[in-house]
Amino acid sequence: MYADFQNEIYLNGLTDIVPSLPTDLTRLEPLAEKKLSREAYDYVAGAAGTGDTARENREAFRRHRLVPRMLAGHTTCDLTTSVLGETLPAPVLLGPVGVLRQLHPDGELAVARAAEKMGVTMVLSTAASYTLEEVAEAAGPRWYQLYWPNDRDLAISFLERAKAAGYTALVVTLDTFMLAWRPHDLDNAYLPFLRGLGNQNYFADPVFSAAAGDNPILHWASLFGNPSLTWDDLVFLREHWDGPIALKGIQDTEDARRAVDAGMDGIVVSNHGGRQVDGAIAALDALPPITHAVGDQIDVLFDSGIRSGADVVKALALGAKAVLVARPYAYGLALAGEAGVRHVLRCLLAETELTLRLSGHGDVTSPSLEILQNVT
Ligand SMILES: Cc1cc2nc3c(=O)[nH]c(=O)nc-3n(C[C@H](O)[C@H](O)[C@H](O)COP(=O)(O)O)c2cc1C
Ligand SMILES: O=C(O)C(=O)c1ccccc1
Repeated sequence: MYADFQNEIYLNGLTDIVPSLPTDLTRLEPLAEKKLSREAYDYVAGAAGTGDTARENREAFRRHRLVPRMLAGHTTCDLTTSVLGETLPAPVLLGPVGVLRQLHPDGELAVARAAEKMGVTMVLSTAASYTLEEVAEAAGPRWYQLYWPNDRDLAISFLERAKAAGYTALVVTLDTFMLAWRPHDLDNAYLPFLRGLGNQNYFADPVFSAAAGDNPILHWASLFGNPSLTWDDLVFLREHWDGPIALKGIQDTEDARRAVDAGMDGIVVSNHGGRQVDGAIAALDALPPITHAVGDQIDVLFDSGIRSGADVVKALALGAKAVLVARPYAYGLALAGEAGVRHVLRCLLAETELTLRLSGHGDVTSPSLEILQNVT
């Protein structure tokens, strides 16, 4: 899927790179800030509380250092990996981000088209601003992220629709059964959430519509979260979803063990990009003890703070099988639509490959990839 990076750059030019966009992905955010409305920008860039955990997510990447190895003799680098029973061409996925139509009129459709062209899996949010059926028409590889509503029939309907539309795996987000204290959104009166754009999958649902009455947004707000859920409820998901299931938002080793005991196929070690519990542990710091405890029993994925190929390699070195990226591609979408999302993926994948090769690795599972220093 990905031409070897050197061939790509010398023989073809670097395809998918948008010349007007920076190739250092941390520089997308200030550009997006200039382009987007205040509330749309704040919605994406914002975090819970004082932003302490969001900052700490990035600091943790600075503390962990790669130790490059020399004379390893690899002439190629194989990025292929296997996650939740699927072969992925590279250990990177597009993580779930709700309400993308706030950032670009094509929203999730543009992301799905970029995913299809790059062969990268998109994880579609329950809070998407296009329906899951519309997004499926772009025909890219796709998983479905579930915000588990507090209505069983609606949950079943979501799962059946996702299955019918070709979503192959389920990512169940556990850390957002209500929205945290988010000063950015509070100060903007929650406009991004209240415009109804993130409710398309609810509005399009026959179970939802039958009960919505004349204030569907209020009905949505009453159904969105499900704070009463416990580990025992995972049986329900197994009954209604026959594909692989990953739990997103795991930060504790004991919770990771419970996911294994519950027969889950994967977990996503994540603190939701610092958007939920301000003061929570940096996601990268949560990763090593979890992969140590359960990495051989369940697929461990990671997100929260990935901004470069070097970050991808660090997460892999700490035991993740693949990573999800969120804000960088949201900014790429805001700045250049589908082409902006492809740009972000190309930068991430090319730098991941270069970092691996220059560190002496020929593939993503090489044992020496574990060499890493924690600088405190
Ligand atoms: C604007 C925005 C919307 C998000 N919406 C969702 C969502 O609908 N479902 C979900 O599981 N996670 C959602 N997330 C969390 C991301 O999937 C991811 O866990 C988080 O942003 C960390 O990755 P990052 O540091 O690459 O942004 C959202 C994140 C952002 C920034
Ligand atoms: O903003 C978020 O982090 C998020 O997960 C979400 C939840 C509901 C609707 C849109 C986004």
